[in-house]
Amino acid sequence: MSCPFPYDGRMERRGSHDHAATPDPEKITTVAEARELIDAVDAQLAVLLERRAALSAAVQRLKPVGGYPGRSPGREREIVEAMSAHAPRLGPERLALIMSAVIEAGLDAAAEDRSRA
Ligand SMILES: C=C(O[C@@H]1C=C(C(=O)O)C=C[C@H]1O)C(=O)O
Repeated sequence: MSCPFPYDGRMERRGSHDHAATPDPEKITTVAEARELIDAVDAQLAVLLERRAALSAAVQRLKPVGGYPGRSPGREREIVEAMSAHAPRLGPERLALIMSAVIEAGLDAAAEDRSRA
């Protein structure tokens, strides 16, 4: 069974693969293998989404008009543009949809926090 992650010749250990890189989907041979790799990515995603929501809550607290009324389409476009360089398979339109949901969820969590305080 070959490793679906790219071989990185620059890595210290001989024969090591870069598991932080994007795997080649053609090299994944079973559903179980793909699901195991997806679960590992999702665990990382959850940590990153939680971290991002906390940072967005900080902006909501510091911004003169925070929360939903302070939503900034220009800033959101910049975020998507910067991210799309790292996500060519998804592309800017899909990323915009994803990030809109992520941002909305962060604003919602921040509003819930404030209403509890
Ligand atoms: C965090 C901000 O407020 C809102 C939330 C954003 C986010 O979660 O990244 C981005 C823009 C705004 O819609 C901000 O203005 O930077």
